[in-house]
Amino acid sequence: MEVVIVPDAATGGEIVAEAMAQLLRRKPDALLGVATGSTPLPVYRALAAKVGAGEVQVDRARVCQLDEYVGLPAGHPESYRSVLLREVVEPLGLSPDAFLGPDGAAQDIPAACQAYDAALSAAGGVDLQLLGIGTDGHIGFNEPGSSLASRTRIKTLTEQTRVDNARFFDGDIEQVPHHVITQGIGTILEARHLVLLATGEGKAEAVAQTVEGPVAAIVPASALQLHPHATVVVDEAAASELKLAPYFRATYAAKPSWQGL
Ligand SMILES: N[C@@H]1[C@@H](O)[C@H](O)[C@@H](COP(=O)(O)O)O[C@@H]1O
Repeated sequence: MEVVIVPDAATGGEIVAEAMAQLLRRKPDALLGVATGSTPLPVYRALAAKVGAGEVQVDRARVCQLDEYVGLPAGHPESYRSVLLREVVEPLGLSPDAFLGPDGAAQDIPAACQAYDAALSAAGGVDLQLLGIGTDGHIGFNEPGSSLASRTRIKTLTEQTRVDNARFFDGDIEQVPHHVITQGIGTILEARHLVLLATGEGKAEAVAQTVEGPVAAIVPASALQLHPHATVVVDEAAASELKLAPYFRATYAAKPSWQGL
């Protein structure tokens, strides 16, 4: 696992967007796994700027969803599909056909989950999966206690996650669905490169447990320790509880210039 400590969220966004751009220059039809929440927004802005400046082409790029609320009507502005169409697909000028996601409004949710795992495999697998992290250490919507071998499935949100996400629903927790579909931790670990981005002091404890704690279902993001190519990009505030921070800084400062993330 590589830990990159950056001065601020904008720098983190730039570094991750550049990693995506490098991937797309090498593999123009790469499948990018994108995440929701506030943290990844600087990445999407930086990538759109690179596209606008002609630094990378995305006409063959494909994007896929990490998780989705269950039960929101199709087209609800806070469904993750709507959010990602608005924040990623449209700004990059991609066709909605280049976008893969699970159907959170399906009648048969287990079938929709299975179909999504099958669609990801049929698409050749995820090349780079961007992840945020919940304050309780969740990735996607894999709440604490999730099996580290889990596949895409329905989960029930914790009260804390519903409180955290109420800001997207007029601050009203009653509007936040209880159920979600999320790529399982086993599904996420199949992506070729995992990039977890965390900013702000509120994520410091979860980041420390992810990077320096034991691999345990109680901290779902700690499963990244099992992945051969996982990168954790954190700002100073999110890095503030890392004991190995001096080592991570020295390692990144000495990184050969030819080596991307
Ligand atoms: N399902 C999403 C996660 O994928 C995201 O990482 C988390 C953190 O969001 P934020 O980046 O806004 O803190 O929010 C939600 O729970």
